Amino acid sequence: MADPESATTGQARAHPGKEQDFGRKKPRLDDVGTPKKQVSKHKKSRAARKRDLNPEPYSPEDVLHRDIIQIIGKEVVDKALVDGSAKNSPLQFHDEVELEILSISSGGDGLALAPTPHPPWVVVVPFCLPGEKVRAKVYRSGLMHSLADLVEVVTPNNELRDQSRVQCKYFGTCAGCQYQMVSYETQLGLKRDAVVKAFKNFSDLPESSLPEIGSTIGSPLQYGYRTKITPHFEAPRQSQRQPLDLAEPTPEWLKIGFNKVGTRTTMDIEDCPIATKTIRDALTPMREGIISKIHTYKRGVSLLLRDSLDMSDLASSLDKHVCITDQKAIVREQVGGMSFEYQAGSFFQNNNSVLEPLTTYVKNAIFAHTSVMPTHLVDAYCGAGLFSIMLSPHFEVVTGIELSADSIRFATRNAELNNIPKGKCTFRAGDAANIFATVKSFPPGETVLIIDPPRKGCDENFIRQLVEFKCNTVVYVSCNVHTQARDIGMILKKMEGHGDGKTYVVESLRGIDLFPQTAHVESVAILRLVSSDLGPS
Ligand SMILES: C[S@@+](CC[C@H](N)C(=O)[O-])C[C@H]1O[C@@H](n2cnc3c(N)ncnc32)[C@H](O)[C@@H]1O
Repeated sequence: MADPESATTGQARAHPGKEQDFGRKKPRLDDVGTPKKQVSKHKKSRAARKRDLNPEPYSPEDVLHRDIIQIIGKEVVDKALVDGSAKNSPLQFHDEVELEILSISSGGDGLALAPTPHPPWVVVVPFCLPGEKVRAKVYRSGLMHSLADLVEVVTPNNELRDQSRVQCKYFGTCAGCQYQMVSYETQLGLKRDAVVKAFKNFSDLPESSLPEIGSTIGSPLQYGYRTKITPHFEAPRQSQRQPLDLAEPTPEWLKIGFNKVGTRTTMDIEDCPIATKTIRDALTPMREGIISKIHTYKRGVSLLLRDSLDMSDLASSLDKHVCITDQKAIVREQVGGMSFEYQAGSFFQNNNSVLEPLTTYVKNAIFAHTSVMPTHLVDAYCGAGLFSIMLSPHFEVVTGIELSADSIRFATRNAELNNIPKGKCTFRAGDAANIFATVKSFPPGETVLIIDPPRKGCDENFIRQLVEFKCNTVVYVSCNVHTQARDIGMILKKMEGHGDGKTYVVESLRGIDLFPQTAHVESVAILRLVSSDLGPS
C-alpha cells in the first residue's frame, strides 16, 4: 500500500507538463498529435518512437491504453499501431469538443469517443461521469487518445452527480481527488470495477480462475482521514528573492500546494479537507512561516505534515494529537489496541481509520476457510510491522522483512511497545526475497505469507521462491491492483508448471478503500494452497 500522493504524481507524469508544453505561443506540433511528416525538424529517435507506441507495462499510460482498447476494440487499435495512425490525433491543441462520457477509466477520468466524422479516437476528461454530455478542451494527445480539460458539464448525470457533496474548494482543479461529486457507495462501486478490470487486463488468467470480486470495504472516515500530506513549492527566482511585504497579498508566482490536474505545476492550496483536523490546523501557520522567509529558499521543497499522538501527553486519556513536520521525528499512532511508532519520513499507511478494519479483515480471511490452523506468519515488505503486530496474537511465530533499516528498527521497537513476548516477532532488514532462506524451518502447511509490496509489485526472484515455498496461505495486499494482478497470474502459472499436484486458488479478492474521494484502490487477495484436483491440501 502506498501513498496516493506518489500515485498522484504518477498520474501527473502520465500527462506531463501540460502547461510547459502548451503555455508557449506556438505549441510543438507533435504534442497535439499532428502527423509526423509535419514535424520533420523534431524527428524523434527510433527508441523514443518505439517507447511512444509501447507504454511501459503496468504504468498509468498502459492502464489507460487497456481502457482505450476496451472502448475502441483491439483490432482497430492493433491496426492503427501497425499503420502508424495510432499517434495521428484528429484533434488539435485547444480544440473544444462536445462529448458523451461512456465510462470511467481506472485512473478515475471520464472516457468518450471523439465526435464523428473522426476515426475511432478516445478523449479523456477528468471529473465527469458516464452518461454525461460535456464540453472539453484538448491539451495533449497520445496513443489513440487525447487528454482534455473539462470546460462544462452540459447534461449532468443527476443519478450519480450531486455537486453539494463536494467539500473542497479546489476540487476540479487539484489533482488529488477525483470523486467528491458522487456518493460514497458509488465510489466503492467504481473501485470494485477497477479491480475487475485490472484482473481482466493484467492477470492473464481465465475468468474461471478468479472468484466473484467482492464489494469494496469502505473507510470509516471519508473526509478528515489523511494522516499525512506533502505539499510542495518551488524556490523563488533570483529576481524574486527579496523579503515579501506580509501586509500585501501573496504574489502570483508563490504557490504552496499540490499539482494541478493533468500538469506538474503546483497550485496554491490553503486547506485539504481529506486531511485530519490536526493537519488542517497546522497547514496555515506552516504556510505563513514559509511565506515570511521564502526569499531564503534556493531550492524547491516538499513539505511533510504528519498526524501523531502527542508523545508528551501519552499518560492522559485525551488522545491529544500534534502535527509532525520533521522527517526524522517519531510519530505515534494507535491501531485497535496496539501502538505503533515510526519515523515521520518513512512508510506508514495514511488512513488510520481503516487500519483496524483492514487488519481484522485479513485475519478473518486467513482463518475463515482453512482446516489447518496456521501457526507461523511471514510478513514480507513489513514496514514498521503493522500486519505482524496486529496479527501476532493469532500466531506462535512471526517474522518480517523490509528494505528500510529504519522501519525495521521501529518494527522491533513496536513489538516491545505492545508487550509481545520476547522472540515471538523477529524482523530483519533486507530484500523481501531473502526471507525464504530464513524461514526454511517454518512448516509450510501451517504458514501464512503476507505480501504488501510497493507499487511496482514483487520481482521474479521473490515469486519463484514463493512458488517453491508452498505455504498454506498467501495474502497479497496491494496499492497497485495492476501489478498485483500480474503477480497473481504469474504465481498461478508457475504453480501449474511445477507439476507436483499443488496449486494456489484465489479464494477471495476485493478492494478496501484507503483513499476516499480519490480513484486509488487498495486490493486484498487470499490465495490458498490446494491439491490440483483434490481440493485443500
Ligand atoms: C506498501 S508498504 C507496506 C508496509 C507495511 N506492510 C505496512 O502496511 O505498513 C511497502 C514496503 O515495502 C518496502 N520495500 C520496498 N521494496 C522492498 C524490497 N525489495 N524488499 C523488502 N521491502 C521492500 C518499503 O520500504 C515499504 O515499507
